[in-house]
Amino acid sequence: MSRKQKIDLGDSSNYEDQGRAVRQRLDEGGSLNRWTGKPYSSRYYSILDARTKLPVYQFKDQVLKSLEDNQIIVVEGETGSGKTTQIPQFFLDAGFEERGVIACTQPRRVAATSIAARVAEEMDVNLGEEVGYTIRFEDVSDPNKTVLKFVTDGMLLREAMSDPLLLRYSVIILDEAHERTLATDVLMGLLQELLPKRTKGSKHGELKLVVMSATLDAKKFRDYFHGAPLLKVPGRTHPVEVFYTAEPEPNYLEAAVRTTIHIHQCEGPGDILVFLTGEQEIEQACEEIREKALALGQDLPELVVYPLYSSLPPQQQRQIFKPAPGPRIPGGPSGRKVVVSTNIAETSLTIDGIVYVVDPGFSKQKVYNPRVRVESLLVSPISRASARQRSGRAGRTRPGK
Ligand SMILES: Nc1ncnc2c1ncn2[C@@H]1O[C@H](COP(=O)(O)OP(=O)(O)OP(=O)(O)O)[C@@H](O)[C@H]1O
Repeated sequence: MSRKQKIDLGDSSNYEDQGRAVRQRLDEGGSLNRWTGKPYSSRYYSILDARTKLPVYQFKDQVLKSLEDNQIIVVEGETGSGKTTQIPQFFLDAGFEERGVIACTQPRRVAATSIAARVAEEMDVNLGEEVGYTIRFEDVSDPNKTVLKFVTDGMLLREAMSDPLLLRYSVIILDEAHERTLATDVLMGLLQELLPKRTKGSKHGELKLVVMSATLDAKKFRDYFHGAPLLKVPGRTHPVEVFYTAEPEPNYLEAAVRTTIHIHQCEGPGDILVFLTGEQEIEQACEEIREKALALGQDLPELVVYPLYSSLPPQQQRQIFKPAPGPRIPGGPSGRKVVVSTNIAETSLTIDGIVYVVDPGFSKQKVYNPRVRVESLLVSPISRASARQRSGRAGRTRPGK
C-alpha cells in the first residue's frame, strides 16, 4: 500500500467489525504499514483491538462527515472516550495530511509528549517521524515526514506569530479547550479571525478547526464559533467506583498519605495516583509514603513513589510512565507504583496501571485580589468537573476505584 493511500472503512456502523475488516484487508495486502511500508507488528494488532472498542470509534463516520461539511466542529467527549488519541488518526485515515500537517494542541508538556508516544505506537511508526511533538526546548518531529504533531498550546501560539495563516497546517485540533488556558483562549481568538482567510477555495487552501472539550463548556465554544456543529461522544471504557471520607479531613495531606498506605496494605494489585497542590507538599508526601512503606517491612510488595509537577524537568516527569517493580520473590505479588501529582495529571494523561485515585479535592488556583491589584496562587477547592476528570484517570485500561 502506498504511503498516501487511504483506508476505506465502508459504511458499516459496527466498528468492531470494521476493525476486523481493516485487519483482513491489511492482511490481504501483505500487512504492510501504510506509513513505513513494513509489515505491522503483533503489538499493532493487539492495540487495534482495544482502539476499536473505544466509544469514539462509533462516531468516526459522523466526525469525518461533519468536518468535511464544515470548517469548524466542536466535539464534546467524556473522559476516556478516546477523543485525543483517535480523532487525529481519523483525519489521517481520511487523507487530510495530503492538504497539510494535522496539529493537536495540549495545555501541558507531559500530555503532548506522552500522547504523541502513544499515537506513534498505535500507528506502529517511530516517534519523531510520521508522528511527533513540539514542546518548549524540544522538537521531536521531522519537517519532511511528520503528518501529525502534538504541540503545547503555547508553542502553536508562538508559531502563529511568525506564520499568521498557519500555512503548514490543514487541521488544527484544540484539545482540552474546557481548561481555558490563556494560550488556548488566545488561539481561539486568533483562529476566529484567521479561518475566514483560509476557507474552501481560498488561495492557501482550507484550514479546519476542531475544538475538543470535556462536558459542560462545549456549548460556549459552539456559540463562540457562530453555531458550529456540536458532536457528543459519551462514555468511558471501564467503571470507576467512588468512595468518600465520612467527615471532612482536617489535614488533607496527612489523610492522603494515610489512604495511600491503606490501599497498599489492603487492596489488590494496581498503581495509585494521588492529587496534591504543589511541589513542596508533593515532595513531603513522597517522603512520608516512602518512610511508611519501609516501616511496613518486606512482607508487602515493593512500593516506588514518583512526584509530578510542572517545574520538574521533562525527563523526570516521564519517569511516571515506568512500569511498577516486579515481585520481591519469584512468583510473589508484583510491586506497586505511586504517582503524587499536581493537577497536571488531571486531564489527558493515561498512566497505564493506575487503578486507584486519591483526590483530597484541592488545587492551587490563581486568584486576583482587586483591592491590592495582585494575583496570587491560593489553595482552593476544585470544581466538580475537575473531580470528574481526576476520577477519570482511573478506569482507563481497567476498572478503578
Ligand atoms: N499510554 C497508554 N497506554 C495504554 N492505554 C492507553 C494509553 N493512552 C491511551 N490509552 C487508552 O485509550 C483510551 C483513550 O485515551 P484518550 O487519551 O484518547 O482519551 P480522552 O477521551 O482524550 O480522555 P481525556 O479527556 O480524559 O484525556 C484510554 O482510556 C486508554 O484505554
